[in-house]
Amino acid sequence: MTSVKICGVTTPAALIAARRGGADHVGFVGKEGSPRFISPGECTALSQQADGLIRVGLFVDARDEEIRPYLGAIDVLQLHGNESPARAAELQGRFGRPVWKALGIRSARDLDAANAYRDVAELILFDAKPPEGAALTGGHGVRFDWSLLDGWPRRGAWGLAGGLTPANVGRAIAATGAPLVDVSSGVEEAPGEKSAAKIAAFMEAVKSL
Ligand SMILES: O=C(O)c1ccccc1NCC(=O)[C@H](O)[C@H](O)COP(=O)(O)O
Repeated sequence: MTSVKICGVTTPAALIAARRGGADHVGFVGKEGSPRFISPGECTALSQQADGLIRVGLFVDARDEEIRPYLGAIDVLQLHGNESPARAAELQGRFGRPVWKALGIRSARDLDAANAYRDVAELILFDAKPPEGAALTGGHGVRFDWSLLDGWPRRGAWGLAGGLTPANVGRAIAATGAPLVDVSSGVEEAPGEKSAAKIAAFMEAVKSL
């Protein structure tokens, strides 16, 4: 089955819904200003209920001091900003966690950026570029043209994010063959408010394929 990451989890109810639904990963957003921001203390407490789930800490051009307090609560570092391959390698070496690199996609040329991260990132996450003027680099519920991936040579581990919902995730997987899907807004009632029912529906939609 396609792996699933439920991103932007901030409450036990959402975490439990992800676990019950059979998600593989949960994401904790360590970017201040995000409606899904979770402090290191809250993240540490919540992650204790994450048994069986791989815990992904999401950071945006973060300094080492911002990441360090989360380390006890996360298994993977997801870099969702303009981190260079060198910075990704530095973080992987310094903190001993695999790195996922998110790349914003609007055109076929944007996919080329993946090549530079192939040796350092455990997984490349293709996400939509944020809308013009947006303050945050992800979590906007917008999708990119999945057919752009048709021309991308499937090398290494990768995932699909951006505007996925219970209603479209089946089509997204059928169209792209994504081995992992990542969702945040599509399983929410409002920004930062996860819906247990929508998480369950998303998981059902993936499992039914
Ligand atoms: O979720 C946020 O608020 C966020 C803030 C800053 C950078 C990235 C952020 N989220 C990334 C994600 O949750 C997902 O990996 C991805 O962007 C898909 O989000 P969505 O389109 O909302 O499903």
